[in-house]
Amino acid sequence: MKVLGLILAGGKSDALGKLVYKRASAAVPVFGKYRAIDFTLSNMVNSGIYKVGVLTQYNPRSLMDHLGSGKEWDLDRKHGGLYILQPYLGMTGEYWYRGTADALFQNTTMLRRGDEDYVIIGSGDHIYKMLYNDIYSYHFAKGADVTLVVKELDETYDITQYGVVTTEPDGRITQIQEKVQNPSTRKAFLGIYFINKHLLLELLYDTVPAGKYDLLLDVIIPNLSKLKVYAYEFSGYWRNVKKGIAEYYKMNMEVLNSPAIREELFVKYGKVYTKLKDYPPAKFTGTAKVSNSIVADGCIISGNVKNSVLFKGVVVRAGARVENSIIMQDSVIEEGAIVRNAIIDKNCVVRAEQMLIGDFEPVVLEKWMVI
Ligand SMILES: Nc1ncnc2c1ncn2[C@@H]1O[C@H](COP(=O)(O)OP(=O)(O)O[C@H]2O[C@H](CO)[C@@H](O)[C@H](O)[C@H]2O)[C@@H](O)[C@H]1O
Repeated sequence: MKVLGLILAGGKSDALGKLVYKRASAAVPVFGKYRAIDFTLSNMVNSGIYKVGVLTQYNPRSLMDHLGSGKEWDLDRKHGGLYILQPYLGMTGEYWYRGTADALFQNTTMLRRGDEDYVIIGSGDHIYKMLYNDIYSYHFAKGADVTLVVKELDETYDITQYGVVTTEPDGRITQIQEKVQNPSTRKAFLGIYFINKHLLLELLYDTVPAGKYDLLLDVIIPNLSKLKVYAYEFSGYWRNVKKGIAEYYKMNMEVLNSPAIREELFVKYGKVYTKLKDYPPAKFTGTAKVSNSIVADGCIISGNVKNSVLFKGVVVRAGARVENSIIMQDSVIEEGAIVRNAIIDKNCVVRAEQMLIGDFEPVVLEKWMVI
């Protein structure tokens, strides 16, 4: 069976504020060396899917730069490989993608031309590790038309931000409540669809030309009684970068503090591939004091660093203190500065003796800022 991978990576996320002024949410840097999309992309190739389309739209530059030819994921191939599917204007009828179903509809040529029978659709801004093969077995065992991946979300998630499903005992979905205030369950849809390609094409042709553009709201939900839509339950770690600064901060701290989550994300279900940069190894000078932190290549640490995630090339000078913070690539914390509960984007400078301290939510310093 051949499966085509499609990654939705074009949405805008107001909740991420300054972190997405100049990048797509799928390109947001995470855990010291990755971009969010590395996880879904790695899941695809680790599951044996070597033809992957990435549907980009909003702020695509850094995302495209990161993806390049796809070679880091072994997707620079003559047959299959990586396809960047950016919206474009043509002679007639092309638009900016008006929603997730429209994004797929505008790429039906790719869907029609390929020799794959099935499509797995994921999102570029989700952090999880999964081998998709188990979904296929479940799908065929149930005789499903569509399989949606779901997970029981605990109280650390704002459930009103997600679609939740009601199922029959055998897993068939009878109702989906999309982002409601008091949902009747906490079994959330994780944005992963598995569907026969020809059925998907049929559904898209029935829906998008009629002016309906969302894959879940306009394609799946109205067809719940007609189609056999089943819920495949995932119990592993899953977070969505797009849900905001607090969520982004939380997931970085969870990876920092939980050996079990690190084992699950980076070891148990295959590697996470990413674009490599040739920085020299990290260096800790004689005055450095570092505890419980991720420190990437190229960092030079002379100050105090505690409970923090430092991306490549970060410099922390003598006497500076960095605590409970995320500092992105090539930023510099000068002598005696204090950074606490903060997210500092790339190429920023916190000048000597300055303070940057977050309160209830981490304070965010946008790219190229000097304070
Ligand atoms: N025009 C466009 N072109 C290309 N890509 C686009 C796009 N618009 C959005 N995307 C991308 O598609 C994915 C899904 O976007 P949505 O806006 O539908 O997500 P949301 O998280 O709000 O809800 C959905 O995902 C959550 C899980 O995160 C479910 O719980 C919920 O039911 C479901 O609606 C994201 O990765 C986004 O970047």
